[in-house]
Amino acid sequence: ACCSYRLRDALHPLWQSPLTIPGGTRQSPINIQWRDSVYDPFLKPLKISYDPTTCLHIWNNGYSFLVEFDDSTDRSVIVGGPLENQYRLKQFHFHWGAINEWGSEHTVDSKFYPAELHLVHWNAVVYPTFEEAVMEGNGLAVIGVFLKLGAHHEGLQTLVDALPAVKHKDAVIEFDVFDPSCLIPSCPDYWTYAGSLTTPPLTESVTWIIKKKPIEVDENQLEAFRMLLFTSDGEEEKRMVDNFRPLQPLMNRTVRSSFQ
Ligand SMILES: COc1ccc2c(ccc[n+]2C(=O)c2ccc(S(N)(=O)=O)cc2)c1
Ligand SMILES: [Zn+2]
Repeated sequence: ACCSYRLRDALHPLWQSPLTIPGGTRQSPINIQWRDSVYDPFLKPLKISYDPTTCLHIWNNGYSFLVEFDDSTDRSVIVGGPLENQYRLKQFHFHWGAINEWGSEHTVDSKFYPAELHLVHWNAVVYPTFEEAVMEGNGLAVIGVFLKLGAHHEGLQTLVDALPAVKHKDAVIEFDVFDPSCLIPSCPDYWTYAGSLTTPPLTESVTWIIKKKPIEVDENQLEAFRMLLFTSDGEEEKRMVDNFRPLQPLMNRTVRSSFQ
């Protein structure tokens, strides 16, 4: 049963598209080999300022669940770190596994976490729209935060409580006040490298900022992610699990660290 499960899973419609981008030289996710990362003393601290009232809604896009924000002004932005410009928050979402042994997209010294949070920002200083920024090398900045099994996470619970309402693909509910900074560890340490989106269109437009410290969530909270469905209401149910892309080759890239 297990192998057919994995086989069926491996043929999941999402990955029938080419797993690699022809000529891709900066694909994501990657394994972060701690000892190969290079401390860069010129990296600035990342400055995060989110306005919780810019939160709009939660929706199930058939791949993950996304919390989307009003990105028509500079009310929720990040600046500093490895970034040349200020980037606007557009959405955040997660990737997770069917079991706690895997689920994150990035790994650290080949270790998977059970889940990974992505906060997606775009360079509205240089590009007029998100869609254009998605196509440019310095268009996007994604903060990655690892989730590990541990204590109950108060801030995440408000999100978890809303998940049953977006169980099916294309379901959406209003979610009008949420401050995603409660999901970001206070420890300032991060790794950064030049990469790509990890789902189609897989464009090589992302400056990745991966927080060194994970946040802790409890088993019930991870299980709540796993009760979501890839499928629409009325279709044969497929649980939304293992929505992470396989690791990609590092090729000619260096991962920098903001810490020694
Ligand atoms: C131009 O057409 C697009 C553009 C972007 C699309 C997308 C479909 C899904 C996700 N996106 C995303 O924005 C997207 C995809 C992946 C990620 S990730 N997992 O953080 O790399 C973030 C954001 C289609
Ligand atoms: Zn993602």
